[in-house]
Amino acid sequence: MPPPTQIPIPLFASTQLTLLAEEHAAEVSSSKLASTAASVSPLTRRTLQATGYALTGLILSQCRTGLGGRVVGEFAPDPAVASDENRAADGTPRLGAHGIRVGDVVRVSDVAGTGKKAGGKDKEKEKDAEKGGPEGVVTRTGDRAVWIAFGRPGGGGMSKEDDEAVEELWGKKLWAIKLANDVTYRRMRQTMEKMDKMTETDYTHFMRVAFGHTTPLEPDTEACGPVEFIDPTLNDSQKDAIRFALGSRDIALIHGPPGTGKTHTLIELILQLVQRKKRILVCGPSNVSVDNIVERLAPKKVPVVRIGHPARLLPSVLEHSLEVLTQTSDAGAIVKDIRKEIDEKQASIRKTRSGRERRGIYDDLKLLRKEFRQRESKCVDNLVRESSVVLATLHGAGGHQLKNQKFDVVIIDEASQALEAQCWISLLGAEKVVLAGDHLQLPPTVKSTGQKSKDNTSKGEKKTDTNADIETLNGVSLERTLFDRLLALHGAGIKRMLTTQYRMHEKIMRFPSGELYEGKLIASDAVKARLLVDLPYEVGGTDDTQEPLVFWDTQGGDFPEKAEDEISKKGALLGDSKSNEMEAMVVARHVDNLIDAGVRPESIAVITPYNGQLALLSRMLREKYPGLELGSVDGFQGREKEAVVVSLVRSNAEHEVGFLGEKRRLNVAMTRPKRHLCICGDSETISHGSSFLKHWMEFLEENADLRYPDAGDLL
Ligand SMILES: Nc1ncnc2c1ncn2[C@@H]1O[C@H](COP(=O)(O)OP(=O)(O)OP(=O)(O)O)[C@@H](O)[C@H]1O
Repeated sequence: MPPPTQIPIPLFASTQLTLLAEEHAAEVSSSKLASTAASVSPLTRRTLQATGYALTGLILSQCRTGLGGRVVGEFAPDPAVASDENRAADGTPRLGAHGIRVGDVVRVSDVAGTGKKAGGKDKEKEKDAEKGGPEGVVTRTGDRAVWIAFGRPGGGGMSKEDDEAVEELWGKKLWAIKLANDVTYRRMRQTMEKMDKMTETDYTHFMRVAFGHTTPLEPDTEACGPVEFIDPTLNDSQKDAIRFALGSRDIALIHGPPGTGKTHTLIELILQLVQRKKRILVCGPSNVSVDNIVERLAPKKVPVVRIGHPARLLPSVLEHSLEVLTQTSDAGAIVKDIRKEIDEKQASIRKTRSGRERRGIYDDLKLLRKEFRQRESKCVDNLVRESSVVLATLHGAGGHQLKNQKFDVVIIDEASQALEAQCWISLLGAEKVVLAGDHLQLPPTVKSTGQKSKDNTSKGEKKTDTNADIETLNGVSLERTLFDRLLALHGAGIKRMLTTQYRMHEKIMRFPSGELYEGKLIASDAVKARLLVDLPYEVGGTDDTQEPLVFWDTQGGDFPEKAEDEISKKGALLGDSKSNEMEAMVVARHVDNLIDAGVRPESIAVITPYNGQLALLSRMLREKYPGLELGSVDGFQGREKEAVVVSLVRSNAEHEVGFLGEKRRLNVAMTRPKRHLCICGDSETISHGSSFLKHWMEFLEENADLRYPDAGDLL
């Protein structure tokens, strides 16, 4: 008899494929503008630029061969169309305001249309013409130019078609549009398709554990030998987690509540594994999560290789990037000559008038690139093979560079921020896996409505067919993370929790610890009594700066919420949001008081779960205090500030709390501050939302410095 929680792997994979397709469709429809971008009017182009999606009025001013043999184009403002306001005093044109950023994937097109018409026979060219221009990643932006490395991330560098398409851009009036980056989706789909086709004999032990076909093996603490910790500052829960992860034979979860040094612990774990001659693949859902580890690991003198498009990496980790190493390391010498040859050929195209000669050069370039790729791939293989630690994003782990690589351990940081399908890209061949995360903070954002968990929707929940399937799959959904699912499947025995936190004042920590972390969190001595008045710069002692926890309770009906149809500035309808103007005034008053006492705006964040309220607060505070950080709760996950003011918004006679009912969201909101947390909200409405909210309101009434704003006073 199989255990009751056993999940058939093909069923899991096919359900994920359906859910992923729905999610992709939802994403594509929200960036629809980009997909129809081939034939747009000048007005639409300008609107797209104003809303951060495009950059228009460009010409190609230079080309050179950059990292990985990619052509890097420099795009300057077209002097013929630059307006007066977009010119320097000496008349040189500048790029207007735009939202194109380093790391964005863009397509560069001729404003006059989609470029050449392709013959019906040539399917590839036809597709190219439909696409409307070559695609690449922005590597630099400046006042007078943007630089784009052609070849999509994950696309394996430049192709002959890319070469020709870039050449086509010379002398044309151009514009660049931001594209949805669908590499992650593609890789997840490929992985699920692979899983769907696997048979019993293909399954690794780890896969069988992950789907409940077997139970995890007992950790082997003896095999890893005595542990001599390298970092003397590690606390006991961190040491315990490291010992556990070293001894585990298939799965270890490191549960890191806010501020408990999850990454700190992973660094030591990696060093310990390296000492034991293990090869490790370290992944995270975002480039920043991976770079964060590279930055901390690099000073430890461990040979590391970071895989990923250089334009998307932090400058501080570039020297460890695979593409840079292929140029700078000894192994990279074999690709150097050929790069030079490609450059020379490329330059000769522009001097050639005859079409036949040009075609000849393109053919040569194609051969040279092929040779380049072969040599590069050999060099890449050597570099990766010689590195004990390889780091990549989860989707990056699905690239050709890691195709035949075996690792002893796969570590995923921020695992509770990654979709399960995304994790499997790095896990198909894994024998031993360490996941670090906190399933009690927010999971990754999911757009398609069929996927949302009940708590996360502001409206009533309708049961869809997908939900029904999910039930038969023991809670597998897109939003349910691998971390969470494994914990539910195998119980707390597979995890170790870090318990000392290095962020919050003890009073700020007390409620989340008691309600969500079994009362196990301990505030480290260095932080447990820190107040704003103790900041290392001059701050006056006031009721606010000497108090870690303030609650402005707006109960009584004078601070009602307002529903608004929110049209975002991007022109897409985001659904109804809520705002609360009177409450926003309380927030603004509190911020004024903190700043009057000497707290710097840069030390304060104002966060709210509702975009409607965020817009309102931005209008009230952004110009007045440019350094103040304003954001959504979801967007602030992973961040911290000395003082955080939270605007809860909901205040209505029906006691509806919408997505405040999601305790993981509130957990994120209340665990961001170090020294001061101020909550603004209506205890009457909120305490009716859930037992968690009721407990919270009771806690605040008993423990916070309780204040009742006077509506008349604010107006
Ligand atoms: N044992 C320790 N002794 C002293 N400080 C520590 C210790 N462990 C972690 N810290 C400090 O705690 C802070 C948080 O650590 P880290 O960035 O590793 O945490 P994290 O859990 O990954 O973060 P997050 O809460 O954002 O997920 C850092 O400033 C780190 O230096």
